[in-house]
Amino acid sequence: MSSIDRVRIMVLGDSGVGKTSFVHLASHNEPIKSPSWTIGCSVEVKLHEFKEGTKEQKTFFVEFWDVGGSNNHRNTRQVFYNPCHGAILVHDLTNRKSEENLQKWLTELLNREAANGDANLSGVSSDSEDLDVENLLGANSLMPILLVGTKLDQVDDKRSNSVNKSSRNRYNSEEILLDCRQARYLAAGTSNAVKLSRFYDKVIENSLYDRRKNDRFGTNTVAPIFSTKFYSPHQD
Ligand SMILES: Nc1nc2c(ncn2[C@@H]2O[C@H](COP(=O)(O)OP(=O)(O)OP(=O)(O)O)[C@@H](O)[C@H]2O)c(=O)[nH]1
Repeated sequence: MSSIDRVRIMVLGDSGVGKTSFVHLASHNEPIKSPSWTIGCSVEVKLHEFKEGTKEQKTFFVEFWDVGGSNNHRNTRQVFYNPCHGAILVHDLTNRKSEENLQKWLTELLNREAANGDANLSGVSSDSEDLDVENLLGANSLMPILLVGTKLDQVDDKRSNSVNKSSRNRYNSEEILLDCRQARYLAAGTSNAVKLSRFYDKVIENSLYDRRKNDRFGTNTVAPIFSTKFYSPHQD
């Protein structure tokens, strides 16, 4: 039996925005019953058909690396950021600050990539706090980003009209708005499910690009890890 390749997606956002709830729904097609507070990092895996329906169709494992959103884990979670083939940025639609903070999350991730010498991020200082994310993503980076807005059920009607209209955003990515406790938001055939599938395809393309680059330059790749949980030695 041939082995199945895998890709890693980092799932980032403030504590309590719904990262674990979203990942569970995306990987199991049903809502999580009682999400627990993520300490360190938790990994979920799902199978995805890359370029389904074409001659290039191939099965991949998609790994969701859900890192705890607490600031206390800032240093420990950096070890999980490499390799990274795509990122899901999660914010709570009822909490504007959580959306503003996504830039910080992406900066933390991209700084880590830069520190690891990713050619796409050349010129980025590894300790820079003020990374120009829009510029960087717009011109140079191939890393696919998906924006996820949770707790749509708690947004009042007036705001709901305006949030529903947003599709393109500053990260130039697609966006999914949902209630993570309702399976219908990611049900097969919905526009959200199509967006997710397209996003996984882009992530896989990015990993294939990485692999070709590594083969050419002989860079080491990190051993893959299966569905498991990692715990930080420091709890809050
Ligand atoms: N009403 C509503 N509640 C949600 C939604 N998504 C998540 N929640 C709730 O928000 C709380 C936090 O959700 P989690 O999925 O644990 O959030 P997290 O981002 O993983 O949090 P950390 O583990 O602290 O990083 C839980 O009580 C969830 O049930 C949603 O779309 N609607």
